[in-house]
Amino acid sequence: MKIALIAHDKKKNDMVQFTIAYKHVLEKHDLYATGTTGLKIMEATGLNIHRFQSGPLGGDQQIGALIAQNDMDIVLFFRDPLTAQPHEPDVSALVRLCDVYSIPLATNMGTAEIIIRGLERGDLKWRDIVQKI
Ligand SMILES: O=C(CO)COP(=O)(O)O
Repeated sequence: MKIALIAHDKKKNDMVQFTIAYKHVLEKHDLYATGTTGLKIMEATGLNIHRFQSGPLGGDQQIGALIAQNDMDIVLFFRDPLTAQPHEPDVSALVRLCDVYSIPLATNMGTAEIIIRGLERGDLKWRDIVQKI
């Protein structure tokens, strides 16, 4: 499965802690991230991650492009709801595309945990079928 990992600045620590806790699951999949989030995760966990541009510089849009091509299976996007983002339209567009293509999306750690545990026990196998269509 292809998993995108994204976190706004005030949520990056949550994302790092999350990826440390679930490294044993994440390491079995293809990981993608926006620039700074990916760097922090790689430094903390040693996980191999394909990094795109930083979010404000187009990283959210690059991940959105993969979703539009049916080339992303899960998005874990820890958003900061209390800070205005200069690239808010990109953030909204990414969330919207997840809904357009029914891509499992977590916008906080609580939901991410449910998705990753579901992934671990095979709940997301339907993505394999959708990928072939
Ligand atoms: O801004 C982001 C998502 O909208 C995240 O980008 P960075 O991982 O580069 O900080």
